[in-house]
Amino acid sequence: MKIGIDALAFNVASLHLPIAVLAEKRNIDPEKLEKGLGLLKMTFPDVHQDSVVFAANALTKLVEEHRIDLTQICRIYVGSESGIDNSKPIASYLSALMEQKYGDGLLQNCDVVDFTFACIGGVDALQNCFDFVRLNPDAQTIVVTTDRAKYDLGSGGEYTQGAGAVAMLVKANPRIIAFDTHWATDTKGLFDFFKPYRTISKTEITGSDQNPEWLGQLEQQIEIHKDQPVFDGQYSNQCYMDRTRGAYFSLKKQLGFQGTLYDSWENIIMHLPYAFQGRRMLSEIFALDSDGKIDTSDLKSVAKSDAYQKFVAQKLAPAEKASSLVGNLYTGSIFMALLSALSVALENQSVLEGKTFGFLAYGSGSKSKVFQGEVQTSWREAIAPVNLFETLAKSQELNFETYEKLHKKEQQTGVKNPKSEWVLDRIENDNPVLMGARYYKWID
Ligand SMILES: CC(=O)SCCNC(=O)CCNC(=O)[C@H](O)C(C)(C)COP(=O)(O)OP(=O)(O)OC[C@H]1O[C@@H](n2cnc3c(N)ncnc32)[C@H](O)[C@@H]1OP(=O)(O)O
Repeated sequence: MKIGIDALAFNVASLHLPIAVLAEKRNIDPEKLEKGLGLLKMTFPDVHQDSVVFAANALTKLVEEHRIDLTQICRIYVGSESGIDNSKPIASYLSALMEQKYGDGLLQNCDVVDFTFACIGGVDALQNCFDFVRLNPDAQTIVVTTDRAKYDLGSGGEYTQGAGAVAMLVKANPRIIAFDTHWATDTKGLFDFFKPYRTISKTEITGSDQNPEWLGQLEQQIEIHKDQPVFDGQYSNQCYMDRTRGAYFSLKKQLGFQGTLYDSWENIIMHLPYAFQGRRMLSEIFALDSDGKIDTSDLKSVAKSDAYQKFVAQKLAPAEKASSLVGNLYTGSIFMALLSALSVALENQSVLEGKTFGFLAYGSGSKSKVFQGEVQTSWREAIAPVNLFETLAKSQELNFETYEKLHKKEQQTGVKNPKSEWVLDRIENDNPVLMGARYYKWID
């Protein structure tokens, strides 16, 4: 039985800052960001957008574009590291919003839950739904990834920000891609990137955490959970390489594959926290799995070689195109990379039917999963409604001053008027038994 992704939809933050503007303001060589890391634009949320809004918008698009009957959906599983509540999952908000729009009780028998493991939570949710459909071949399930990658102003992560969601229908006999049953995992509990609760004094609260609405009411010592992570960028790169290498060779062993595994992959779909992460991290696997044809002792030379550049252009570049225009979507990045590769192939009228894609997922903390899937015959018609690059081209450009105000939560009114989308309406601040509850509404 073939099981995999039947349909895809996405929603990213409606605003963006050109990377060249950020580079100029931060005194960084724009060529480093554009040609070194592959960054062109960084999406940024408006005042009424959060991880629930992106997820609900992507899910609504999926439902409408593919005329999904919600009563037939057994599961809505969410991957996210941008939860807005320690108890109530984003999936619970989503079921309420879908019933608000399409009818009360429609999802009464649907299982909903969130998965959190940094950027790999969406892949965990996908694997879980994949296994569920194997046991229940008639079941239809939905996976939604949603995140906001936010870093401190002026930090080394600032230029890798982004925000948005990808939703996908996972079922038997999928139109887009069917996954192999072999999934390899490599795990090690590390601190390369995390978002801990921290006890800090009131005077330590600076910059974007100075939200005037709640700061005045605080005790001297408080425990806060910042959106921005604690991270060591170069160490996280090393962890990324170590885990993906481990999972890649574990998959090769599981498959009993003779020869060079990546040669059998038409495209390689990786977790892309920024567009060129994959090409910067993969040279080691490229050399190690080349049957001794490539010298592994000098990876810088491998990365610069003609053979590697050709490999990147053929197998990685199509998946990078959207990332350059969007930025980091954390859990959604690997699925945006898939959408990008498929959309580029659609534009180029490439033949993908029957071709294998390799997937290298990574989540800090740290875990990698490597797996593969075969593109199905109806991928074109299933992907056509997405209009990925046309939609991204409509993003509204921010000026630098407004970007900083949004980042510091000083912007009170929305920058762009919402249309045909979900928005955060209000957060309860009076009623003690509903304190902090978030309310969303659909704007026609
Ligand atoms: C969250 C996760 O998924 S974990 C994995 C990634 N980690 C993150 O995303 C955490 C947040 N981000 C960060 O920490 C940082 O932004 C990082 C790690 C992504 C990048 O770190 P930086 O120190 O800014 O950049 P770094 O020095 O690593 O790389 C710059 C690249 O640009 C290249 N470069 C520099 N100047 C130029 C130029 N003028 N023209 C062309 N290329 C240039 C460099 O050679 C280098 O590429 P190479 O190593 O492939 O040769």
